[in-house]
Amino acid sequence: MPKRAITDEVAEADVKRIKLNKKFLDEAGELFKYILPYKTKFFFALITMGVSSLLGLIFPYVTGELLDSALSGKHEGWLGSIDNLTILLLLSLLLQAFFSFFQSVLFVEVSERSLADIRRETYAQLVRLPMAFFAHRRVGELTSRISADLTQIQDTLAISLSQLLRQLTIMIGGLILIGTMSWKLTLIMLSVFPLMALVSVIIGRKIRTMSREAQDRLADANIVVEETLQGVMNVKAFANEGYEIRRYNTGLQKYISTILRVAKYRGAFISFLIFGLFSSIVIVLWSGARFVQQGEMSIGDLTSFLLYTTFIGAAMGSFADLYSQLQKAIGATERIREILREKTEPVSLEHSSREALRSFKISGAVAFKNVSFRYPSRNDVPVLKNISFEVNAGERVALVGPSGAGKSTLVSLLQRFYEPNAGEIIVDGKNILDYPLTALRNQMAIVPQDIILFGGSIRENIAYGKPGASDEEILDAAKKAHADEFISRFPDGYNTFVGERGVKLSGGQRQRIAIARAILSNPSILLLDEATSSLDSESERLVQAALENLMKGRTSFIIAHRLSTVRDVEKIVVLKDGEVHEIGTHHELLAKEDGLYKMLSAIQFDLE
Ligand SMILES: Nc1ncnc2c1ncn2[C@@H]1O[C@H](COP(=O)(O)OP(=O)(O)OP(=O)(O)O)[C@@H](O)[C@H]1O
Repeated sequence: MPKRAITDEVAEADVKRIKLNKKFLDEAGELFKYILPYKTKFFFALITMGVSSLLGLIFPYVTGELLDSALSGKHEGWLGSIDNLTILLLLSLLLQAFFSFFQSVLFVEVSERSLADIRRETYAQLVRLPMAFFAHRRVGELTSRISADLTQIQDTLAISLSQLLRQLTIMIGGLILIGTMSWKLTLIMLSVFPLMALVSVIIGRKIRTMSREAQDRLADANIVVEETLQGVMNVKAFANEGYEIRRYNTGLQKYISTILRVAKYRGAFISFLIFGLFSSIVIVLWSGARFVQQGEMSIGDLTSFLLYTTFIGAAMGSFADLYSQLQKAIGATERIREILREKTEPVSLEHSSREALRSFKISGAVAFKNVSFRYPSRNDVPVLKNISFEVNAGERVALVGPSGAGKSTLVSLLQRFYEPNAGEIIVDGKNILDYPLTALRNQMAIVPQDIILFGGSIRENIAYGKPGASDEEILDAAKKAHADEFISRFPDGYNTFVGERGVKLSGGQRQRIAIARAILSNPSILLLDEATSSLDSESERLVQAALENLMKGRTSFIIAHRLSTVRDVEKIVVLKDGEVHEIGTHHELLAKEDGLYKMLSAIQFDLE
């Protein structure tokens, strides 16, 4: 089974159902709220659907009349003529076609527009959620779940809902019509048909669950193939060919036994359809034929009756499926609403207020005061313990220490991705929690380790640091970042497309674009996460020169992995196990006998 199909199935299985209870109705009401803005169109969609469904009910009736008229040879009144009846039939089809057109267009418009609202709202919510929300969810899982949930809602709004209403109209309308034709035959029909429809739905559902189970077994078996072929060297090295063949065979056997069970159910289903369902039609036919014999019904009425019965039967049969679709859509709505209920960060979204915030400037003095922190997702592990140190405005501070010491966490706290559990972080003499969040983050820029460029032009990627920046500003930033050198050599210059489907840039080039972005945003506080992979010496020189330009006059926090790059900084904070182990300049720290920094740099110089 291809991988995609497996994920689709997972996503499909992921869409949960909700039982019919008060919660179901509440959630259905919530879903309906999204339709409200389009209520006029929705109302017309319902009307056109009702009319076209009712027009559909004319067909069996006129067919019966046509037969009666042909058989009795009577030509009484306008409706007695075969020609007129045929005209009526055609007319009803024409009208039905006319109304169906509007019904389908209107339903799609209403459902797609309301769904776009749900999508927009969900996305706007997601991007504003705090990092803590993302910390314990895998992004892939989140997006696939949301897309499965939204697709489910979309299918339901666009198709299932209108189908449900249509089938309901046909069933009720059909029952009323056959009731007036012959209530006796209607009662006979009702005593056998719903039961048959129920049994076939139950068997059908059983077959579907078992087929899915069989597909899972096959997928399990195929995983063996995939794994072993990917790691075929391992299989051979351990001489495990025989073992793997047996493992695959066991998987296949499980699949075969499940699929054979499915085959039995499927066979039973077909037999049931042939005998059960058709004999119930025979019962209705037999009773109807007797009524015709006794003169209680005409041949035409019986024909109409049987046609209506098939309509009603089909409607009844579709309810189970439609209901389960609705259940899933309600489940999906509930989960989307769970996300919508999460508390968002107080970021400001309006462009004008962002502009206003931009004119607000801080000098960039930072102090950590007894800061302790645990990640909300791992509350038992203290990551930062009682961290205190100060950085003057415009100073450079390097954060060094073994992997996992808490360097990145410290920077995350400064950006207010998380709140400290104890202590406070002071910027320009004020607790960072007292700043408007967007204003604070506007004063910071980060050059991360893994630079992700968005699908778009280089110009757009640089402008991300200051949306709406002029071409001159972008050019100036690129020059300071030593990025203009390579950008202007591309045939398309700043319009060169980068990102997943664009030009591939080297690590050093990407870093210089990120630096240009940071220069453009003109922050007071800079956060640099040094790339671990080393660049060639020319690239390294250019990136260093760009960084020098960037750091000029800004408070800079440098997460340093290579100690050689931080010799000249004003302050080095050495972290170990979430604590400040030592603080000082390069020379001060090297002078410390048994110092951690001294030891770390000795190891690194040995390696270099
Ligand atoms: N989102 C998270 N949720 C839970 N724990 C986390 C999270 N991020 C990091 N940690 C844990 O916090 C500790 C500190 O991690 P952090 O990334 O701050 O270290 P670091 O010093 O930057 O390491 P490195 O140099 O390897 O990047 C580690 O034990 C890590 O497992």
